[in-house]
Amino acid sequence: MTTHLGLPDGITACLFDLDGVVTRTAVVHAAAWKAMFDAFLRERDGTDFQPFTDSDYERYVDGRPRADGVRAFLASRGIELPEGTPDDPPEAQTVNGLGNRKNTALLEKIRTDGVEPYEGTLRYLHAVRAAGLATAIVSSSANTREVLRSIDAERLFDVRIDGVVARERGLPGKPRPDTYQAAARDLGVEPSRAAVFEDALAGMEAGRAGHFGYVVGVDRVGQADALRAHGADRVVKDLAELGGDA
Ligand SMILES: O=P(O)(O)OC[C@H]1O[C@@H](O)[C@H](O)[C@@H](O)[C@@H]1O
Repeated sequence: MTTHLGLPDGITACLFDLDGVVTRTAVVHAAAWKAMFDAFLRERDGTDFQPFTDSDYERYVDGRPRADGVRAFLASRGIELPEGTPDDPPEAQTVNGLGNRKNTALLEKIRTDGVEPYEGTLRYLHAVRAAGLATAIVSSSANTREVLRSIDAERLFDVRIDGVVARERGLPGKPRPDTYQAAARDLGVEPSRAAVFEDALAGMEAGRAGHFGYVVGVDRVGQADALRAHGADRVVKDLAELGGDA
């Protein structure tokens, strides 16, 4: 039943990451993080500061909950800041303040420029649902609902586990598998019968750690080898490659 979707037999649910898999928002997040961290580092270290790189984004920030990303990157540079609280204002020199500073810039960009979906993913989602498989969106982003609503795609997912739900339920974020496991549980399927679709290395690790039936790495930025090394069973550039056009 699922071979025309490029999935092994026995898969009954598909769990999709959002940014970079469903929508072209991974680049918007990456740019907002870079602008925020570069301004922070310049102010701290002067004009010969060491900028935030693509590799910093992939290793420390991509796919992780907002504050985890701030913490991991600062630790990589040996910088310690007080934690603060999630409602810290964007000016606060705290982990949460820096995260909220980046979020203000991100939302401004999203509201001005809008959000673009990946058409290949939308077609694939429709095919998956037509084949009777269950679907979930599993994102670290607390902006998931707003992003999905802006492309009218909320209804394509039976279950949503995002940054807001994870916080409410006290679930640790990717690379830990808990958010994906919660989505499978809510859908009533064993992880071995669920496929994970992810573009971030942290998400690959979550898929591997959760023993999911199939892990698809979506390579939007030329990191196919790294996706494989972090747990992808198959790497595609776009979900259209998996089929589902029937
Ligand atoms: O800050 P938000 O919208 O809650 O998102 C948290 C993280 O969500 C992930 O989906 C993105 O890959 C990260 O870049 C982002 O930092």
